Amino acid sequence: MNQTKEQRILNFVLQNAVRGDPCSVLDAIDKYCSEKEWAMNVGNEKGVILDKTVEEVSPSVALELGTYCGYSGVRIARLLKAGARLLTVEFNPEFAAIAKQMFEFAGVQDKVRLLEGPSEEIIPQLKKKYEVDTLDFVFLDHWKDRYAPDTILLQECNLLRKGSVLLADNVIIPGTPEFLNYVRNNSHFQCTNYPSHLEYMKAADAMEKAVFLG
Ligand SMILES: Cc1cc(C(=O)N2CCN(C)CC2)sc1-c1cc(O)c2nc[nH]c(=O)c2c1
Ligand SMILES: [Mg+2]
Repeated sequence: MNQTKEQRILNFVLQNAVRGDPCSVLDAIDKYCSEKEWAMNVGNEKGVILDKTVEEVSPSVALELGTYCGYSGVRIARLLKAGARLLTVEFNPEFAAIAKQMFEFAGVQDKVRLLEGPSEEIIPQLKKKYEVDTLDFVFLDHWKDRYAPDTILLQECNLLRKGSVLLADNVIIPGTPEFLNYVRNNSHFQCTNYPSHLEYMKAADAMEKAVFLG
């Protein structure tokens, strides 16, 4: 049976990275996706913006929407303090299976909980089923048309508290105009834009940070 691109990425990691070394996993994915096959990992340039935001927030409970192969999940989990955890949501079962193996190889599996299903179904379950009180950090990287409705849903489910930080990927490419309009014109959010580039490409992209003010 033909391999998928995501299986080829995982295999390259298993062959070229060091088990238990998250940075070697990130380097291997970036090497493969910049030299062999483009893939929608946040990448090393926008990844540094993600790193700095996670280090600033130092979250106890972080949520990622859009796991894909696990690149940003490894990136976030490697920075979490002892006892902190990352919940990551992926609706595509094939991607989830790849990410699960990626987390185990990187050695971050004890910090990460992979939740399979659509974000609009999982977000309302976070408090009761996954024992979340509020979220300190949310990385939005799933599907452009879900950024705004899921941001509204997070508020409706009382999952944000004063100071909760949202960081959104791809606000230029593929672009999330509805989300940008929503948070930038909402007095309950303080927004900052971080210009960058599309992963592994020269095209302009950006990340948007939106701090919930309560
Ligand atoms: C699938 C895709 C294609 C893009 C593009 O412009 N391309 C031109 C240049 N060629 C080479 C690559 C492809 S950008 C992009 C993309 C990028 C992300 O970071 C994403 N993150 C989360 N969820 C997404 O759906 C998501 C899509
Ligand atoms: Mg992205």
